[in-house]
Amino acid sequence: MSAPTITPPTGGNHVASARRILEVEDLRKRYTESGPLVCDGLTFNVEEGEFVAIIGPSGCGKSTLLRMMAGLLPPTSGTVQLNGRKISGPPPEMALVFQDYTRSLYPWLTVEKNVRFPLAGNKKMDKQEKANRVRDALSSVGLSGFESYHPGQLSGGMQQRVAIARALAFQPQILLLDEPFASVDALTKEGLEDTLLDVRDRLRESGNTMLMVTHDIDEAIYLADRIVILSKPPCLVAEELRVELPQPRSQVATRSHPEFLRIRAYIHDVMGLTQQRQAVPGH
Ligand SMILES: Nc1ncnc2c1ncn2[C@@H]1O[C@H](COP(=O)(O)OP(=O)(O)OP(=O)(O)O)[C@@H](O)[C@H]1O
Repeated sequence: MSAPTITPPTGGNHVASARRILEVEDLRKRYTESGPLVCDGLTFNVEEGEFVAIIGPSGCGKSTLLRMMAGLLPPTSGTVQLNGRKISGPPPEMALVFQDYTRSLYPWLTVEKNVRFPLAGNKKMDKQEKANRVRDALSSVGLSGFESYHPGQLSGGMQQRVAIARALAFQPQILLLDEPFASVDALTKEGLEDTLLDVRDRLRESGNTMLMVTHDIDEAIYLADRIVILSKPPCLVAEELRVELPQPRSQVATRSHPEFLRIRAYIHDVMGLTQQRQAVPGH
């Protein structure tokens, strides 16, 4: 990868915590013994309370990485540690939100029952606590009043809010999001991004950490405190950068902020997306 020609953004505004919650160390993945290398020695850390976005070209291995971090896919070599312990299966401190909400929600259950579902098996939690968590989670994604609806009676954006509420009711220490807004229209996506930022602001004090995989550069800059850029396959970490943009973020002001535009240009450069326009004769 050629060296970027734009100065990297500096500084950082993430929560002042140096505690590493997630450590990804020299992670490699081949799906089959003779198959191609998908991830080629990924190494990076996530600190408690951070919102980290992972971006990279299509097919570079983002979802593969996320599934390894969630303990759903064993790496060929290397380790993922959560709170200093090696992950070898889905850890109880983690919750996941996937792109395809139609497959992650149970269509025959009401919104309330979908959100309560992951808590059902928790025998240490009493009924009242479960009800409180469901109520708070639905309220935080703006779905109070929709408890008795079924997913099929809701719009796509609302269904993804239910999926986010379900993850929040679980009160995970770390929330992993795999292209969570890729299946909704542009306006709904903006609303969901702001919902996620609101939730994140409320949970920030309790050290809640968010890690999102996306192919959308603007979304990564808008949401994240830090961005990990993956190279083309087999992927490794091409660059890590902090996003220093004023809080609270706003869809109009943040996206037109000079620093936003500078970071975007820099990422395009790192990912080799910057096109050199040919000079048109006579212009
Ligand atoms: N179950 C699997 N078996 C074999 N190969 C797989 C499997 N899942 C993914 N791959 C391969 O791994 C590579 C990376 O796929 P992955 O879905 O992780 O990339 P991605 O960056 O998330 O892609 P996109 O941006 O298009 O969603 C691809 O070449 C894909 O074909």
